Amino acid sequence: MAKMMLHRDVLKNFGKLPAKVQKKVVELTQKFEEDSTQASIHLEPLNAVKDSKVRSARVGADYRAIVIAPEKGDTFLLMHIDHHDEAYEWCRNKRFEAHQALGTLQVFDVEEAERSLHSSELGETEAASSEALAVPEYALQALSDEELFQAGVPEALIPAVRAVRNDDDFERLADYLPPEAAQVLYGVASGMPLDGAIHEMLGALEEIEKPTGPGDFSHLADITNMDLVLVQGEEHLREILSEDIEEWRVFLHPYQRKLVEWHTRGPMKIFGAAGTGKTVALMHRAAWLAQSCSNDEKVLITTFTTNLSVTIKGLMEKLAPSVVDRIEVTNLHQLARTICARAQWQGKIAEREDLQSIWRKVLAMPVASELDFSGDFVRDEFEQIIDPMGITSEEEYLTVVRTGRKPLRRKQRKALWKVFVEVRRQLSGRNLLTFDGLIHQAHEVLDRGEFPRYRHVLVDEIQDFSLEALRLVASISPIAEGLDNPLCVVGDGHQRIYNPVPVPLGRAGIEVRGRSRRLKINYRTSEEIRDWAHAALEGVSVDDLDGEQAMTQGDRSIFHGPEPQLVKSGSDDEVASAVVTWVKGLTKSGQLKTHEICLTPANSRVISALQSNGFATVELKARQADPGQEESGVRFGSKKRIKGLEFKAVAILDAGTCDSLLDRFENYVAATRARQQLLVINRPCREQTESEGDS
Ligand SMILES: Nc1ncnc2c1ncn2[C@@H]1O[C@H](COP(=O)(O)OP(=O)(O)OP(=O)(O)O)[C@@H](O)[C@H]1O
Repeated sequence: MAKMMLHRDVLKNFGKLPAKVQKKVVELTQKFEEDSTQASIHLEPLNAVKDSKVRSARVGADYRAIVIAPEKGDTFLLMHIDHHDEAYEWCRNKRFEAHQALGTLQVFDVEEAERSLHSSELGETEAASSEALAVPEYALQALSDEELFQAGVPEALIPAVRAVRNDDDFERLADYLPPEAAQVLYGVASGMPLDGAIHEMLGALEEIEKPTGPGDFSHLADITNMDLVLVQGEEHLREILSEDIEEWRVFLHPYQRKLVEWHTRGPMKIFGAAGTGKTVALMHRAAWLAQSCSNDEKVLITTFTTNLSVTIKGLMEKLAPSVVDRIEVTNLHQLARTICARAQWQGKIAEREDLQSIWRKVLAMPVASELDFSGDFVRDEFEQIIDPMGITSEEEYLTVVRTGRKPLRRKQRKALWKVFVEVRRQLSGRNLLTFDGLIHQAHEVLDRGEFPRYRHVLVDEIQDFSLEALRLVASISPIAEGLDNPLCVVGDGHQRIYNPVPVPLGRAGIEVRGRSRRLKINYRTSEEIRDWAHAALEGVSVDDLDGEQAMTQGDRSIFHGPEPQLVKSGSDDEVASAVVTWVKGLTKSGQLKTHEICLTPANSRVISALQSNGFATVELKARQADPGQEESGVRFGSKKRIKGLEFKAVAILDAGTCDSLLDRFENYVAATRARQQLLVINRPCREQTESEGDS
């Protein structure tokens, strides 16, 4: 029986077609399921096209669907729908080929690709200077034709890649190469060996059934294609064509798919810079694992921030409605509360005021006041070392590794320990726990076997988990029982904004060696914004969550956009006026809706300026998902609050040259929430401290 696969662009543009045409497209697709011979009869071959496999089908008086018929196999591909003339123009010079090394379908236009290298923008003078700049041994030139083919370059495009002499040439050509070939070549151009680049960018290809020729589509449906989805019945067709389907639910990159269905004997780690599809991979993996759970087994997804857990919960209901009752989604602190409540804990979490009063009291006691340390140092020592590491005895404190803190002698640690004992005594006297104390207590409950383990645990934002929190997620997963796929941790060291001290996973007994993979393709952010965010952390050593340095080699965004706008501004009034002008520009003639724009951090002067210019504003609240298009208005919130969200445009209102390390990490997070437009307002240090803080 014939099959029909739909291209990503057909899905993306389906909602814009007239209803009559939509109906015809659905009928056409259904015909393939019901009676393929009949259906293929109605496909007309086209003259004057480069690829003889191209067919057209009538889907309304003036609309045509472009379908590619296989030379071998029975999989037809619905690639494009448009007005008659535009549809024919779209396919005239394109080729549609199954790549014999990768197995994936590739769409390309040889002439267009070759033209990109001789683009008119490159005048004679520039051409001459580019000649002069040509790197003598440019990495791609070292590859043979066969190697280029193995990298995923279609045979017809090998001469174009051969002509690439430097990074600029490659940048121009890359947009015209099939995306998987471009990704592998980016890897090679950034210094990876070819095998490594194929493996790193696409995953292992050994299991793939290779096509016998470019027209052999018999295995396309078995391979994860980046841009094709197989229609599986009427209900599936209706679902994928529905308006609110997000691309990530249908199309996984082959490398993401590999991670989703990776069968592991121990914990695994997925890491990668912002926007590389880590959360998407985690959600698909949770659905995949839940499918094989029995009725009494549960999957746990947990995150550091509440907002992300709320967002994931909503998305899981859409992604995996049939198994969602086997998946629990909660944030770390709620998880710890639930565990402690099960063990009859009836205390309270200490509020900021409680902690202030306790510290004031303890620091005034001789045990602290006679020490040669500032109050801030003592409190930081407690909050960054003692509490998050779950240290409960003097002995432990005397031997603990205190990364990033001023060295202390044994005698000093002994004296400080007495202060920490007093702080804990004060807390328990008031029946209070700190958040880290709560996590420690939950960990103890688990160790005593008073709370059941989950069958599979998946954790997002792992970079912000303290040592004790890592131990908690390790204990609540079935690592100790030796069950398969016990724990999947996901995170990014560039986004560590809560827990300043990196804790290698291994310290909490989470051994991921050999089960750790990095995602590199950025789906969210334009290359220009990705570059700016990356530069914001230049010179900062970022870890890979397990004690090694994180690499960003081979990282790329899948699309380009405008350069970030950088503005220097002195006063709050200047900032307000710059933001109002920017928002006006973005929303002019409906280009962007106000809910697609976010400002961070909140700044009351800016908010009232927007309001007095007729723009509604919406504060992003804790524990609530962004209402999206249901509520119009420019969003605002702290950089911490917008973590895990995304917008078409983001303005950072308080960047500066004297930013602390934490500020720089926060700016990275804020900038990478933007898909297309980024405004960065640089302010002198003094102004920043004077301006209003976050809400
Ligand atoms: N396979 C895919 N196809 C299309 N879009 C994708 C795909 N994977 C991810 N995306 C999109 O890319 C964006 C970023 O994805 P995701 O949130 O999973 O990245 P992340 O690595 O977790 O980001 P961050 O660390 O910044 O939170 C989202 O808009 C998501 O829908």
